[in-house]
Order: sequence, then C-alpha cells, then structure tokens
Amino acid sequence: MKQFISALDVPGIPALVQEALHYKNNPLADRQLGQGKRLGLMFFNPSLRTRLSTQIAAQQLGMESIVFNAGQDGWAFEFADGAVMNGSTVEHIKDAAPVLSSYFDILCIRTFPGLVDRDQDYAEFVLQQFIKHIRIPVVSLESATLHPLQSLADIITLEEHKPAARRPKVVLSWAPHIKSIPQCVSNSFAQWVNAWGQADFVITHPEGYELAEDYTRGAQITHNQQEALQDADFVYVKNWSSYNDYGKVLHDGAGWMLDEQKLKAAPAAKVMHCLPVRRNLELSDEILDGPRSLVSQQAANRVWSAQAVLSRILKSL
Ligand SMILES: NCCC[C@H](NC(=O)CCC(=O)O)C(=O)O
Ligand SMILES: NC(=O)OP(=O)(O)O
Repeated sequence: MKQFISALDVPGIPALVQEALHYKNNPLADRQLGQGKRLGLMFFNPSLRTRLSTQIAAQQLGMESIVFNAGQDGWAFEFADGAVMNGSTVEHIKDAAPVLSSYFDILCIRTFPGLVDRDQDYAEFVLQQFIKHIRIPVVSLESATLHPLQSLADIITLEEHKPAARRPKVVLSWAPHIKSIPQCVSNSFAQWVNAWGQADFVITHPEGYELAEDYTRGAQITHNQQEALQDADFVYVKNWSSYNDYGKVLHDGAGWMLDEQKLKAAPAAKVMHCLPVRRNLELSDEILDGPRSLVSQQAANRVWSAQAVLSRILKSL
C-alpha cells in the first residue's frame, strides 16, 4: 500500500481487518518491521485518539514518531501554485515537502475542511498538494472529506460485535450539534460499510442533510429515524453539516437525539460514535454510560487500525 487516504486505497478490507485483529492479539508481533524508520504526524487541527493511537501503533512496530502541530507551531503554509506570497503565508508546500520527505519515511496529515468552498474541500486541495509534492507515502489522519483510520476501526468493531449467523443491520443516524461539523466521518463510514459489503446499511437524517452520493451509493436513505432504527444491530450516531447547502446547519436537531425510548424498536442495538461526543446533545448519558455503548471499544481499536495500515505501508517501502 503506497498511501492511505480512502477505502479505495485498500484492495481487500476483510483481509486488513484480520491483520488488525492479529495485531490486537499480538501487539508486538512485528516490532522489528519499523526499525530505523521514522513517522511524521502533522496536525492542522486538534486530536486526542488519532494522534495517540497512531503513535502507539508506530511504537509497537518499532518505528519512531514525531508530532508536528503545523496549525499552531509551523510557518503558515501556502498551497496555491504560482501564488505571490506577499500576504500571511510564509512557506510554500513545494519547499516544505522535500524537507519532510528527507526527514520521514511516512507522513501522516490531519487537515479538516474549511466548510466554505465545497469544490476546494471535495478536491482535497491541501492533502492533494502534499501528495503532489512529497516523495514518501501519505496517511490521512482525517482530511476534508474522509477519515479512513476511524472507519477501519469502526469496521473492526462491527466485525467483533456482529451477530454470528446473519448479516447485521447498520444504521447511520444524524444527531444534533450546535456547530457546523464536517461530513468526513459520515462520508467515510458510509464508504467503508459499502466497500466492506457485509451489512444491510441504512442512513437516516433530516431533509437537507443528504451526503455525497459517491459515498452513500448502496445504502437505503430515509428521513424517518424511527423506521430506520427498527431491528438495528448497530446505530452509528454522528452529526454533519449540509453537503448541498454546503457547511450550513439547517435543523435545530429537536427530536433527533437517540435515546432508550427510540431504541425500544431495536432492543439488541449497539451504539457507536467516533468521539469526541457532546453528551446530552448528540447522545444521552443513559446510552453512553450503558451496556449498548461501543464508543470505548471503537477508540481502543484505533490502535489496531493504525498498526495494520502502517504495517502494510512499511512492507511496501
Ligand atoms: N476526529 C473526530 C471528529 C472530528 C470532528 N469533530 C468536531 O469538530 C467536534 C467539535 C465540537 O464538538 O466542538 C467531526 O465531528 O468531524
Ligand atoms: N475520533 C477521532 O478521530 O478523534 P480525535 O479527533 O481525538 O483524533
């Protein structure tokens, strides 16, 4: 594997899930693989899970990792080709990329969308400018449109908790929020569940929150949350802002927070969220603190997701 920015970079998701579960049982099985190799982690946005789980995964593969909070500590990057740099940007990606290529063997990048210019965000302008100018493999730590390390951890979690004898019903359910939130986690979850192909997949959201069809194709989509929840095995709860009315908050969220009353229609349902979660806005204390919640297991699986991906890339260097 030469890069990891989308499910499309993975030839077979079930095999990668098995590699992750192998590392979960044997964390140090490949502790020589990354000897002498160095991982760069560049953050333009905050992180708890992604940063720490990727560093732990690198360490278990014998790699050294260095975190750079580019959004706070670095010179302001210019990404536009041909820019006259007489404003606030100081260092062009064309100049920084060769430097980073000489320091690191793999570069991981977190860069959120601006949620203003849809074409620019969905072209993955920042991530693609890195990829264009860098000479080492790039791993997404969540980009403008996708969050593949999260989605792989989510599929690992589905694999571990799915019913033994039948296809699981997986529901992605929109949740309230006070801010304009990226579509990345939801796009990515939809892309991976569809590519995995081992679930009946339903997406439910208020009108106006349709996600990009490239990711949702294959899912059943309904504005009726209660109907969607019927007999669900997994409910993935997530807020996102509008894709069509780009970046806008269109609905105050009233009536959309998942609670035990709604889950009477799905007595066996497990509840998932990528975290961080706004308690009693996106999801109730009752659910998060109860036996249905898989949120800690998902976050724990971020280590095995990152380890499987880094291992694949190390083997291809
Ligand atoms: N990395 C995981 C989630 C990142 C982002 N959450 C946020 O921005 C939360 C911000 C807040 O709650 O104020 C999202 O949901 O796409
Ligand atoms: N779920 C997730 O990506 O968390 P962080 O933003 O804390 O990395």
